[in-house]
Amino acid sequence: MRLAIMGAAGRMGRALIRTIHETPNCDVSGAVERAGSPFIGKDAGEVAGVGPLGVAITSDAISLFTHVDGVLDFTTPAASVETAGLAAQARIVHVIGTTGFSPDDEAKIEAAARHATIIKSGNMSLGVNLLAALVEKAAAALDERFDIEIIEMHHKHKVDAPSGTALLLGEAAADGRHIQLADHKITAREGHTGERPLGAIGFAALRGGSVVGDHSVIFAGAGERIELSHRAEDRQIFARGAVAAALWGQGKGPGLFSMRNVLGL
Ligand SMILES: NC(=O)C1=CN([C@@H]2O[C@H](COP(=O)(O)OP(=O)(O)OC[C@H]3O[C@@H](n4cnc5c(N)ncnc54)[C@H](OP(=O)(O)O)[C@@H]3O)[C@@H](O)[C@H]2O)C=CC1
Ligand SMILES: O=C(O)C1=N[C@H](C(=O)O)C[C@H](O)C1
Repeated sequence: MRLAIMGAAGRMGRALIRTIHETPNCDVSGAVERAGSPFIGKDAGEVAGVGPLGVAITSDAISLFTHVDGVLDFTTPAASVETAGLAAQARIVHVIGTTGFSPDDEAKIEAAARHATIIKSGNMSLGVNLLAALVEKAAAALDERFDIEIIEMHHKHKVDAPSGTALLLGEAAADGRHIQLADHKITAREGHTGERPLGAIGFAALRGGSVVGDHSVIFAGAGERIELSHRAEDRQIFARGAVAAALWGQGKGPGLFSMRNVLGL
């Protein structure tokens, strides 16, 4: 499968190039950075530390998409929304790992998925998607006397909060309880907050150092507490999931899919 990488010089872009380089039947066939980036013209393999691949980083995604089968995209919400439109025109698989979308962005991606195969997830790892399935089960088994709180910690460069993973886990908990996350989520507490509302799903975000991604979902009842956690130690877990998603999406036809679809969870 011929794959292009958006944001090729970013933390995830470099991890993706390394993973594709090691994956049979997959090629790094294009690499994109924004216009004006100091990485334009540099060899994508050299930037990722795997040696020269003969693929120069470009800002011309439109021309590139006529020559690839799929694009892996871990960039910014604005870049991913634009890429979804271009991937839909080119009828290629679009794997979106970017987080921090607004409801308006989400609507644009859903519109693009009428023409493109889009696989989108706030977390591409097997472990987190299994955790989401477990959280859904736990939330279904424990009634709202068990307060749900989601804690995440990431490296100091992360720009969005709560993390896409925390929101994904919140959605899983809400699904388990047959409620809408938007009606029950609390993302900030300060000052005289009053008592915790029954049935709320709370979020807390920590930022610091080089943490790849830690998530815990706490079910706090009277006299007992259940905690389900995942610790990411290496970005390659996300990259491996993204490549598996692209391969799964080949020949699927248009639609918006998640990693739980890919993994059958
Ligand atoms: N779903 C998952 O499993 C995971 C999701 N993520 C998410 O992926 C995203 C990226 O994370 P990370 O790699 O750490 O971030 P980085 O900032 O390291 O990388 C993003 C890259 O995208 C580039 N970029 C920005 N705009 C464009 C554009 N218009 N066209 C092409 N490239 C562009 C940036 O360039 P420049 O710096 O010049 O702006 C940068 O090189 C985040 O939203 C993060 O939350 C991260 C890990 C796992
Ligand atoms: O920005 C990151 O680094 C990560 N982002 C994703 C998120 O927002 O959950 C996934 C992972 O936790 C790393």
